[in-house]
Amino acid sequence: MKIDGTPYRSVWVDADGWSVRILDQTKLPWQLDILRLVDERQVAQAIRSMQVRGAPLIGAVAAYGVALALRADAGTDSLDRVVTMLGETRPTAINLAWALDRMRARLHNLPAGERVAAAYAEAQAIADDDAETCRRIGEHGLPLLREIAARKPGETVNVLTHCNAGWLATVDYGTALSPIYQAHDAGIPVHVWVDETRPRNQGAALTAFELGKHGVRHTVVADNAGGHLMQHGQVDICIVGTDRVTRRGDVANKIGTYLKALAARDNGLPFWVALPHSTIDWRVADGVAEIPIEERAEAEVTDLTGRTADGRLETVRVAAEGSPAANPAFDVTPARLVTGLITERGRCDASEAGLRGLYPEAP
Ligand SMILES: CSC[C@@H](O)[C@@H](O)C(=O)COP(=O)(O)O
Repeated sequence: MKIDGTPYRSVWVDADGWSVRILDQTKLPWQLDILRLVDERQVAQAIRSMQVRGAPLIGAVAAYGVALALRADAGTDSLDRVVTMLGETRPTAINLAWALDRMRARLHNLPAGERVAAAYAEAQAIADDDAETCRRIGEHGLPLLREIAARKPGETVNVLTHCNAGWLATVDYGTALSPIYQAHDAGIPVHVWVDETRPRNQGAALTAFELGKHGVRHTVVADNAGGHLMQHGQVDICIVGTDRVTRRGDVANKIGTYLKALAARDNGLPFWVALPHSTIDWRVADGVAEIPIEERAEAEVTDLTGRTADGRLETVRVAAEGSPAANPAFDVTPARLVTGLITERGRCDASEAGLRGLYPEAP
């Protein structure tokens, strides 16, 4: 996707042929800082601090982290160590474990001398696969927006989304935002209600930034506004991304997603979830009981970071001094509240039968 006319992916290999470049998402939308990662420790830190975030993207960046580690030591112990270390950086998004498992499977039986080149090739394949997968998710989600547009000719199609499931959360195009970009490009009048997504504001900072750069009409709303907008006919459809989908179709996504699904159900509105194959965890059935939910620092809740009038980034405390805070970063929306899943292979019910219909080769 483009920023001011320049095409970007959210991760790429530098012109030096080995170091890894990312956009520092903790600085967006205020600054476009491109970081250079040179070893696996920097990759782990970038994932933990959320300089890179979003389920598919952390998988792709971790894959490059394996390649960086093998440059220093291509032995089997080193491979096992880096896979374990990077796998512990964030617990909820299954794409991280998926990408690391794929790297280990590809590299384990190779002679050490062949591992570095093979690791870069596999990481590149993961990144390219994610970009193409997300483009196809857009193709399969587009008809949903077309159908709404056809029902109300000349009127705007209003989509509500939560967090950031755009190109910044993937390698390119995004998941939930991919159909929206395709609809916009096809001339469908689309407008997006962007949940600010406290505590880290991925909606206000990242989704709004992306949509704005692509020229998609959007409005940032407080997280609590969605139910009201739905009650007053101002939302046609909700589309969100996900960090892990169980084989029964339960969906883990950014904290607050579950409440939007409840509000959508109460208002008879469709609630769709967009995902790549790498987000399905076939080993897990019950999302509420089995998906580990990341607990992050209290300061993300008690403090806010923004830009001052004179252009400085500043963090201020918004919670009462001394009050403790809890910060569960994700929640699980049960499959019964999900209208359907949008994947690179098509759309399906949020159910085991639905998913297996699209992925018959699954374990
Ligand atoms: C296409 S990304 C889908 C999800 O990863 C996204 O909605 C999300 O919850 C991201 O959480 P984050 O904590 O910002 O990594």
